[in-house]
This record gives sequence, structure tokens and C-alpha cells, in this order.
Amino acid sequence: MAQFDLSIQPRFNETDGLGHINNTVIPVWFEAAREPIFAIFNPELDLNNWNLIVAGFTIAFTAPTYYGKPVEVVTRISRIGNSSFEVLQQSFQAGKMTAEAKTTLVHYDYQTEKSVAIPADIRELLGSYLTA
Ligand SMILES: CC(C)(COP(=O)(O)OP(=O)(O)OC[C@H]1O[C@@H](n2cnc3c(N)ncnc32)[C@H](O)[C@@H]1OP(=O)(O)O)[C@@H](O)C(=O)NCCC(=O)NCCSC(=O)c1cc(O)c2ccccc2c1O
Repeated sequence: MAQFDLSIQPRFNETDGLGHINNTVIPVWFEAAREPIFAIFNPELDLNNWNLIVAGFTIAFTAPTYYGKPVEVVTRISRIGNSSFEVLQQSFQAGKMTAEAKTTLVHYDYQTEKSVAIPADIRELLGSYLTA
């Protein structure tokens, strides 16, 4: 099963007064880890031809993430619909899962402001990252 991997070194300024990486930070890491997926839809990452929009996301923080140890973010596809698909992401620190998020992205035409069916070639590529 193929996946995208991103290693993050938590920064001091991402740590809150309780010593945790703040809850607002991890969705930002997850967004960075989705970049290879944006590139499937838009290989040049050309903002003038952007064709994805975030419809929503859920996140569960399953253990605290701390400063000082690297975090591995794993990204896979958990569902492919007509114009939408869901991205499943998990963060791990010292082998322990600390967060899991599901983000729905919609293939979208920013000029007409309408969703667009995912083309067959992109669907096939996304399918290779689909969770079992
Ligand atoms: C998201 C919308 C475009 C959906 O519009 P609408 O409901 O009219 O469209 P459809 O009926 O055609 O549905 C299309 C498709 O989407 C599924 N869906 C719709 N709403 C949701 C939802 N809330 N959650 C999950 N899934 C949803 C629906 O079931 C259909 O699935 P099919 O597979 O069957 O086709 C519209 O609601 C809209 O425009 N919403 C506002 C979006 C928005 O403002 N998002 C936040 C700002 S954008 C953003 O922050 C952002 C940041 C980034 O860094 C990005 C990076 C890379 C890509 C995108 C980024 C980005 O968007």
C-alpha cells in the first residue's frame, strides 16, 4: 500500500504553555503533508490553475505531541468519490500515533465555482494510495 511520508521537526514556537505541540499546529503539518496530492492534480502547483478545494476535515488527538523529537506524518487516500476524495493522515512520535485526521477535498473549477468529476487518469493515480 503506497503512502506519502513527511518528517517534521517540531519547532519551539509551536509548543504551548503546557509543553504540548498546540492543537492548531498539527492541521498545518497535515496540510504540508498533502502537497504531493495537490501535485497529482496540478503538477506545477500553479495557483492560477488551482483545482482543489477543502470541503472539511475532522481530527482526533490521540496522544500529546512534544517538542524535541521528530514527528512522522503518513498520508493515504481513504475514499474516492465522483468529484471528492478523502485523505487519511496520521502523525507518529517515537512510534506512537498522536493524531489522525480525515480531510475531504473536492476537484473544483474556481471560475464556475462548481465541483468537477475527477478524471480517470487522476483517479487511477489516487487509487494507488488507497487504504485497504
Ligand atoms: C466544497 C464545496 C465546493 C461543495 O459544493 P457543493 O456541495 O455545491 O458541491 P457538490 O454538491 O457538487 O458536491 C461536490 C462533492 O463534495 C462533497 N461534499 C460537499 N460538501 C461536503 C462537505 N462539507 N464535507 C464533505 N464532502 C462534501 C459532495 O458529497 C460531493 O462529493 P462527490 O464525490 O459525490 O462528487 C462548497 O461547499 C464550497 O465551496 N465550500 C467552501 C469551501 C471552503 O471555503 N473551504 C475552506 C477554504 S479553502 C482552503 O482553506 C484551502 C486551503 C488550502 O491550503 C488548500 C490547499 C490545496 C487545495 C485546496 C486548499 C484549500 O481549499
